Amino acid sequence: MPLSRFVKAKEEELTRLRSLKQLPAPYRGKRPGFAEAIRGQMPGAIIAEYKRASPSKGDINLTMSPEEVGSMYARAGASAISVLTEETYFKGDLSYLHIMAKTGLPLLRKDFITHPLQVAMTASTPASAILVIVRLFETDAELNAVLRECQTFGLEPVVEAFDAHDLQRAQSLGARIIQINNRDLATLGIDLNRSYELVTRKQKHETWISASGITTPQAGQKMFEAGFDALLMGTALMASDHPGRMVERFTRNGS
Ligand SMILES: O=C(O)c1ccccc1NCC(=O)[C@H](O)[C@H](O)COP(=O)(O)O
Repeated sequence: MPLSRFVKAKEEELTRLRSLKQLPAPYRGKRPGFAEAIRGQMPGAIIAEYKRASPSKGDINLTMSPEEVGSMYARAGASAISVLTEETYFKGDLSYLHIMAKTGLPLLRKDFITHPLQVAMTASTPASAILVIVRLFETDAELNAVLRECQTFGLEPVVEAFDAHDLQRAQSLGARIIQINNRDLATLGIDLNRSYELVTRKQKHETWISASGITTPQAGQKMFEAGFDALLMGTALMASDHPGRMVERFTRNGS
């Protein structure tokens, strides 16, 4: 499944955003600090994801509402919530950000962002952070335009890398929150070694997240020992009988 398929799925949304005379006004409420929340529980922070479906697993959990899962994650001690808003492949929705803001936890908007207009649209929601996948940008100028727009709106970019080249691009543009994705977005295969290999390049001032394919507290512990500050998990939580109890297995609430 080539990465371009995800970008194509966003074309309609971008066309709609381009046609708007005016974008919705920026959200006026407080955006809790995303990196700050991770630092408060570092190392050992858990970013719990609201993930209803995915290209690799199909439907994961369509029955539990964002309200229900959000309050479970908050009670279980998650540092932040990742919210998939992509509609075609993940059955997500932008409105979930508004619903999950009631938890008081910082929210990460997870989608395929390639244009500053999508950042401006995200700013109309209570999201604190936004996923920026380096590989979706052909040039550093385009990537930088999106990062600058994040700064304009006070959104924290979580810059995602898959290899040393992505990472070098992210670091040279001053990314402070770096996410290593263990899932190959083309083959959908998982390789946790990618995180272990790349974390050796972590700089002191950076906050690092290992995302995807983490299913056991033992695997999570190994990531923290390797130098990661936070883990981002979705499927293992949402596919379990009780996503909150599953988070507790990874947080201090479970010990
Ligand atoms: O989850 C997928 O199948 C997927 C496929 C292609 C592009 C992105 C994908 N997932 C987005 C994510 O970032 C994950 O939901 C997140 O890292 C959590 O992963 P997991 O714990 O393995 O559900």
